[in-house]
Amino acid sequence: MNAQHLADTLRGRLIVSCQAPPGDPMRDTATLVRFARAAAAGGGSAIRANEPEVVAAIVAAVDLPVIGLWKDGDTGVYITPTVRHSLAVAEAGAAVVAADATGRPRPDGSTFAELVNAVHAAGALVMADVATLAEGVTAAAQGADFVSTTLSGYVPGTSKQTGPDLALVTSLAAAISVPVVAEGRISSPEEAAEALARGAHSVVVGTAITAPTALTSRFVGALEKGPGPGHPVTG
Ligand SMILES: CC(=O)N[C@H](C=O)[C@@H](O)[C@H](O)[C@H](O)COP(=O)(O)O
Repeated sequence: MNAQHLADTLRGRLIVSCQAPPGDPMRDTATLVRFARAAAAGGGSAIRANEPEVVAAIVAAVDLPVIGLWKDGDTGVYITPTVRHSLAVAEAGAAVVAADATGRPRPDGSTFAELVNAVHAAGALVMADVATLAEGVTAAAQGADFVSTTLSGYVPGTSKQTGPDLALVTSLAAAISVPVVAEGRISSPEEAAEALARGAHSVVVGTAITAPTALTSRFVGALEKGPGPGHPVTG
């Protein structure tokens, strides 16, 4: 699928990230395929998924484009860190390969521009996962087909807000002509709609849809804290 065709397919729509962290009971290929099938049944426009094996299984089972990545570790550049990782994700059938585009040194010494060229030569598109406006501008100039706010708040030196970085969505949308994807800590349908209103082309939601362990912890934490001052217990 070419970049314009895919952009048309994703415009104004939801992308569901179907991932589970290491050690999580949901980290199982068949389970993640079920999440992806549920996302398709609910009207999602695309799936974001981690690791070649999971990408291939979702591509085979679900009739939606897959944005694939391959996480390796959890520090430094860990989202599709090398050209080798990116080509394995493309080979697994991802329409788009998502990769870190923060400009930090990559473990194989490659540049983001080299990764873009390799993925394009393999017939897939590239989503640049960035943390700042400057990184998004550079990634677009280097040929990224989509720029996503994925890494805002997750790079040392940037502060993590509790909610999504809608200010970054707004500034990227004003600065670049490639589609901007709002991603990271979007926890309600209202926030997703607000991201579109701020100029996002599409919205990725993961945890709020496909992470029962994290969602359970959130409820448990709230119960342990007890009712806030705005919610008096009556009766
Ligand atoms: C920072 C990082 O590694 N983000 C990852 C990228 O693929 C995923 O762990 C997130 O779940 C995804 O970005 C969606 O975000 P949220 O789960 O907040 O809706």
